Amino acid sequence: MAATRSLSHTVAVITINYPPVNALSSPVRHALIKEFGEATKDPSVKAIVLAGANGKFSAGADIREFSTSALKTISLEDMNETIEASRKPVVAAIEGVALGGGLELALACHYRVANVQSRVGLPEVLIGILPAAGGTQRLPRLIGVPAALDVIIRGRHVPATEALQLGIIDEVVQGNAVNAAILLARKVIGSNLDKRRLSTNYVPSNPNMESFLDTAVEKAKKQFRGAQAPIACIEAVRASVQKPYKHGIEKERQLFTSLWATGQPQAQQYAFFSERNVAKWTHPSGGRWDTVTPKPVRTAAVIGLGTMGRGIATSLAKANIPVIALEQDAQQLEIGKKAVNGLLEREAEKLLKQGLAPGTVLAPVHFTLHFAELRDVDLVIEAVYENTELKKEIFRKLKSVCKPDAFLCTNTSGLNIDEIAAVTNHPDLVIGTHFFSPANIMRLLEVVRGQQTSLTTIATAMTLGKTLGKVSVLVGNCPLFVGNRLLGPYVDQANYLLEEGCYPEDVDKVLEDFGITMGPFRMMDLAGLDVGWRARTEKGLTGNKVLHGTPARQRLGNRYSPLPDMLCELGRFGQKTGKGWYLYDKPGGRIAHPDPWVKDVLHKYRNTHHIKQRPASPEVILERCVYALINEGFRVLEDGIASGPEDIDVIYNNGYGWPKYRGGIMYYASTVGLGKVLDVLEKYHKEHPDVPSMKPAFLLKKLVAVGEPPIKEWRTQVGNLVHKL
Ligand SMILES: CCCCCCCC(=O)CC(=O)SCCNC(=O)CCNC(=O)[C@H](O)C(C)(C)COP(=O)(O)OP(=O)(O)OC[C@H]1O[C@@H](n2cnc3c(N)ncnc32)[C@H](O)[C@@H]1OP(=O)(O)O
Ligand SMILES: NC(=O)C1=CN([C@@H]2O[C@H](COP(=O)(O)OP(=O)(O)OC[C@H]3O[C@@H](n4cnc5c(N)ncnc54)[C@H](O)[C@@H]3O)[C@@H](O)[C@H]2O)C=CC1
Repeated sequence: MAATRSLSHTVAVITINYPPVNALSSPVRHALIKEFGEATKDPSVKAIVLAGANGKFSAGADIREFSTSALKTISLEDMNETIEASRKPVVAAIEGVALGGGLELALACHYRVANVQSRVGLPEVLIGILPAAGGTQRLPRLIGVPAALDVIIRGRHVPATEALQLGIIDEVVQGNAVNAAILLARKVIGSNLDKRRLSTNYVPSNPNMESFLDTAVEKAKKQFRGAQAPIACIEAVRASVQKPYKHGIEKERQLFTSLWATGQPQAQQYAFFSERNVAKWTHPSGGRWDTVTPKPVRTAAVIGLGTMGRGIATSLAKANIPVIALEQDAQQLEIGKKAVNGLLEREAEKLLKQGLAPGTVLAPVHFTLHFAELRDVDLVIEAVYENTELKKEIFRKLKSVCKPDAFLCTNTSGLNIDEIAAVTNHPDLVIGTHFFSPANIMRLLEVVRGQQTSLTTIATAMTLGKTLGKVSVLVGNCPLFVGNRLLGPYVDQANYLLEEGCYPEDVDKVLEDFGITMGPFRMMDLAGLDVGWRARTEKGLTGNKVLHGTPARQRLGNRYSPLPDMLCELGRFGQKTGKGWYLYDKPGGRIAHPDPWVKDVLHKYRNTHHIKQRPASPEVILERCVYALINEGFRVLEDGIASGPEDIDVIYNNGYGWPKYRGGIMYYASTVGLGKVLDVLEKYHKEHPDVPSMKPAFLLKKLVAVGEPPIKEWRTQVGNLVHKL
């Protein structure tokens, strides 16, 4: 049964039972209405408690139903109205989560009791829709417009203690919320429920309300560039002000329908399920997430407490895993220690605000200079400078001090995992764990399997990622792995566009208007231009190793842009030096100003190389940069480095600021049409045969040839096609 009913003296307890998250699917709605109807009719029942089985109230509407006709059966809001109208008091007993439709259901109840560990929220905006079961109408009636907007637009999960302060929850308990709800239900039997029926209240206005909402719209347009759902949320809340509930509900429904027509909800829901799918990893050998048992990670070590190591150590401590943090000398250790302790203090403050004791949640970090102290840890994450020789030296030391079954991870952003693993006795226990900066905040983790990495090691690293609250994607070992590898052809196109007549701000604007958080030039300035320059110097693409007589704009017969090297030779490394593709107020400054110097250099460069200035249209800028990404994405699939388009999309959405409302780069390709992507790439490649990255990928051509199947079928198609390669 999707919902069950039991009796506790005069209180009926109706429990939603629909694993894994008690989503309010059609069977649940039917069962709830049935049980609720019987409880209201039963004269021995004086009050009702609504609860969720297995410690979860409900994660909301069943998202998988949105594109089916099941949604059209009993609507969530109709169900909520029936519950709210009950003459017997109804108390929601919230444990775990009450999200989206789950919270909307709880708001239709007359009282809400929550366990201290639970979270409530209206996260619909994160899947491209708005809370359309009365959430945009009941919440402002309960806590006022500003607080309701803050919860709805950010889609955040509000901890129970904060929800109590906001007035969303009536009572927070340390123990069992169902028992507490039964107690409260008994107390309120026979009380007047008029004021507890939120839909009958009015949202008061004030003279500033309209301008407050207008400002919220303007802010949301800037903050969520291109995303429609946040704007729709504000408009729905606007419809709650000084208007009868029915008016607001009508508007809520209309806005839902218009949003659905934009295609953004479908893209965001694809992104949502892709994040869950990537956890279900498979290995070319046939190993799978559900057949391999991970080993527990009870203690861990982090080597190197620079930009990445300090975030990784904090992440581990936050997940209650005790950490030993090692640095190369006393000075670096002190700097690292200060940084980690600072980050942990901030975490402790957050926990205290949530009414939780930091000591019970945050594990200790022990700082050391001695490798010998790593002898008992279950897992080590190395995060020293990006240098293969240095990393090998560290792994040799680990081989001699760590216990033989310790997992050894490297945070390299693109070096060869196999080469590092080869210096150990157990290459099967070596794996790449590529965190993103700042590692305690960014959700993405690329888990990089080497040739010899064992399935247990993969399972352990993937599970560790989940424990750390990351979305982990298993990828193969190739230079730069997936995310950074895709950046190459994208950045090349951006550079070529400058050679041909664009300026950094033109290119960035087009990509930022498209929704990418940061255009390629602002991104490079932030990351530091010297990083790529050093890598190109090592590869002999620039600097002394370049053979005499090599044309400035060619390497190994292919097109090459020396523009970024020219900037680096002048010490323009980006934000850190106050100058790069843009000008900043000071070294470390963040506000990018277009730089007349760069314009001048570009003019001279074009003259020197006799390049005819042809500024590209926004459409061409977008196509060249984004299709370069897509094409490389197909190559990554072809090479078996990522196992499906979802994997690439999850990486780009979570690590590279791709707008989630466009689903991901591969999803975007499917919406543009693979045929169109192929045509554009073919045309470009014909004009520029010296840019091999734009030569259409074999898989792209094959998918077009087999009739452009929908993206959910690509994984199988890719498998079949790769076998035939
Ligand atoms: C006129 C039009 C009327 C339209 C009415 C619209 C009314 C609305 O207002 C619409 C809504 O409620 S939309 C849903 C809002 N709720 C959410 O966005 C919560 C989504 N879930 C989560 O955040 C996490 O799963 C959660 C925090 C809950 C749990 O996280 P975990 O990390 O523990 O577990 P996951 O791996 O994320 O999830 C476990 C399995 O559950 C599936 N799932 C989660 N939420 C779902 C949901 N709401 N619907 C359907 N399936 C859902 C999830 O996919 C996963 O299953 P598998 O993929 O099979 O592993
Ligand atoms: N900075 C970033 O955004 C990202 C960096 N990475 C990778 O993470 C690794 C670390 O990068 P960052 O943290 O940026 O470097 P960083 O330069 O900020 O920090 C490196 C730290 O390693 C320490 N170290 C060097 N040799 C050591 C040794 N022998 N023993 C112990 N500690 C030693 C240094 O003292 C320094 O504190 C690199 O492999 C990098 O490619 C990966 C993802 C993103």
